Amino acid sequence: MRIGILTGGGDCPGLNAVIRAVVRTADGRYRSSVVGFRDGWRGLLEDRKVPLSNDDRIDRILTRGGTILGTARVNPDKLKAGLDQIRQTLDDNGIDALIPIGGEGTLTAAGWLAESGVPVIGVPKTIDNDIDCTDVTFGFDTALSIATDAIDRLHTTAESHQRVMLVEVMGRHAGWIALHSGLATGAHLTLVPEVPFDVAEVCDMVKKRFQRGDSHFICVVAEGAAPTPESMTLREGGIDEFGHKRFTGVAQQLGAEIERRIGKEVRTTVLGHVQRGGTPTPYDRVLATRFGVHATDAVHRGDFGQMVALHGTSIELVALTDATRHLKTVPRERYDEAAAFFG
Ligand SMILES: Nc1ncnc2c1ncn2[C@@H]1O[C@H](COP(=O)(O)OP(=O)(O)OP(=O)(O)O)[C@@H](O)[C@H]1O
Ligand SMILES: O=P(O)(O)OC[C@H]1O[C@](O)(CO)[C@@H](O)[C@@H]1O
Ligand SMILES: [Mg+2]
Repeated sequence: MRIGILTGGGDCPGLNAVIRAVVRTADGRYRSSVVGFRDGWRGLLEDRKVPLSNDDRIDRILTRGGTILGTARVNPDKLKAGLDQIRQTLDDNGIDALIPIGGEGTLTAAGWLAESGVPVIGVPKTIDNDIDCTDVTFGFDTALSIATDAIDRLHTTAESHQRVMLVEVMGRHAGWIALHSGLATGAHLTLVPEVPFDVAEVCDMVKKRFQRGDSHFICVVAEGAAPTPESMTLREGGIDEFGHKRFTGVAQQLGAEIERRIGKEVRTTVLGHVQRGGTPTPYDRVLATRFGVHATDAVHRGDFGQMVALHGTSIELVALTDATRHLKTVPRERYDEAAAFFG
């Protein structure tokens, strides 16, 4: 068998571990070969690929962040218009099955290829942890560790200066990184995209904390968090060429508003892409490796149109259509758990 593999959407620690696991399992268990398409769906549209051999080089990518295949975003309409080209590339390269590794966009495209008859098994990735039907995605644990370390450090400097510190973490539609890093570091407030915040309430919380004699205030803000429309207006950033909302820096704008309203000194840190770079944690290496092994097994069983997923401690398959119907956002009760520690 000849398997095609690609990585789509934002990169994520653990992508290389999946690629390695697919190559090793395909060769070692089934004597199958693997071809990597470069830069996500673009590689399939432009027939740019690289053969991946089960050798020492592939073995060493286990611990490396990023993706050796490169990744890219392609406007979904252009992708849809390129379906015939994608089929042609798969035919020209004798590809029997495709393993796309990506987030909700890549997996939606994978589901849509599967419906049109292309044999596909998806692998979910994202630091945001917002893919439904899997307990967790690899990349999340690494991003959470990086955010936790950064916020721990902000606590000590905030305390020394009696400051309000806002720290913006990634989380476009889902506040998992914010929720967990806030809980792990004992943040005094966490703002997530799922629950609009009221600026007056935030200011009140900050004021009360300092009135009580506490030394500092740490607030974790997901990049996709937004105020209630009546409490504050965020700058508009529009939509980029791939259909994604452009963020304008919610933490920085909230910080300015807190300073203006209550005169407290505020500092803002935006962690940005640091959260996505570098070596995956052991947890993410293991999960990514298991996903790669199970995706390769599924391909050889002919279980197509599905995605590997973690359920408890087992790796199982779920239909791509089910996994991409909704994003896995933070449920209100999970946010309320964290709220017990606010203020
Ligand atoms: N609704 C869709 N239908 C078909 N293809 C899509 C759709 N949404 C996204 N895609 C394709 O999948 C690619 C990757 O999607 P996207 O940029 O959202 O990254 P992702 O895989 O969701 O990862 P991330 O977590 O970084 O968002 C897009 O550039 C586009 O080519
Ligand atoms: O790398 P880019 O295109 O700036 O994408 C950033 C987005 O990708 C993610 O890291 C993963 O979806 C989001 O948290 C973030 O908004
Ligand atoms: Mg996406």
